[in-house]
Amino acid sequence: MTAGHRIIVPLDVSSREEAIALLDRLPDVEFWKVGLELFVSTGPSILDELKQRHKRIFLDLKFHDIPNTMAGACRAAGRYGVDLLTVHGVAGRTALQRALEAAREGAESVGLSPPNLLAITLLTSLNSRDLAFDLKVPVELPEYTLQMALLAQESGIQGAVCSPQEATQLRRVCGDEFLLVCPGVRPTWAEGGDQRRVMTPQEALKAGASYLVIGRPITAATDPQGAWRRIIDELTG
Ligand SMILES: O=c1ccn([C@@H]2O[C@H](COP(=O)(O)O)[C@@H](O)[C@H]2O)c(=O)[nH]1
Repeated sequence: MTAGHRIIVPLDVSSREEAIALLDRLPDVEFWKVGLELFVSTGPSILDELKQRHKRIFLDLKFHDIPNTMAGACRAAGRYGVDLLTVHGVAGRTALQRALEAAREGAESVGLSPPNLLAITLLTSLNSRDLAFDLKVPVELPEYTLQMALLAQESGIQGAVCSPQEATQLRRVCGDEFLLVCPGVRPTWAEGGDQRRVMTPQEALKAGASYLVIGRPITAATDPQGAWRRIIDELTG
């Protein structure tokens, strides 16, 4: 897989027009992420637009609810024919198992391949201090994210969303087949923003990430195509 195929760019905008403008400005991006902002703003029609353009789709809706509700949402999302779909690991074992089963049923009901499910381990906007003092989780952050990834893996989930800072450990313990999708990726020349556990694209791939999610350094740049090219050049050069 080339470097470009391993970068997922989020369409974090609030209208179809803005999303289309980004798709037009970044013709080389082949894997796009649709998250809460765009999906809640425009609904699922944007997924059809991406499919018409033969793009791969990461539907990042981060479901977190009781098992019955998670299953219902994943069954519906399974019918969209997306490649990746997120749920929160903290929803627990039963909810993860039901989510997986339901996503498969949904996809099969319309003759499509099921999405690979990814469990969020701990949002990359949180650091050790947030985990200990605000969330009151009495476990060190690397141990917590590892346990979340293992819970997901034991439940049959195909991968995890984690910070690249945890990728080395998760790759070692969860093995080569387990997908590690890493937001919290920042080139040296980009601002961190609200991300707290970050690494550069080069470091993240070296640490074992399967895919990098890189948003604002590209999409908020004055020249998004130039920023994309710069990242690819830095990864390949
Ligand atoms: O832990 C997580 C889970 C998801 N995200 C999403 O990734 C992108 C990151 O965008 P940047 O502009 O590169 O910060 C965004 O859509 C988040 O919703 C995450 O950042 N961390």
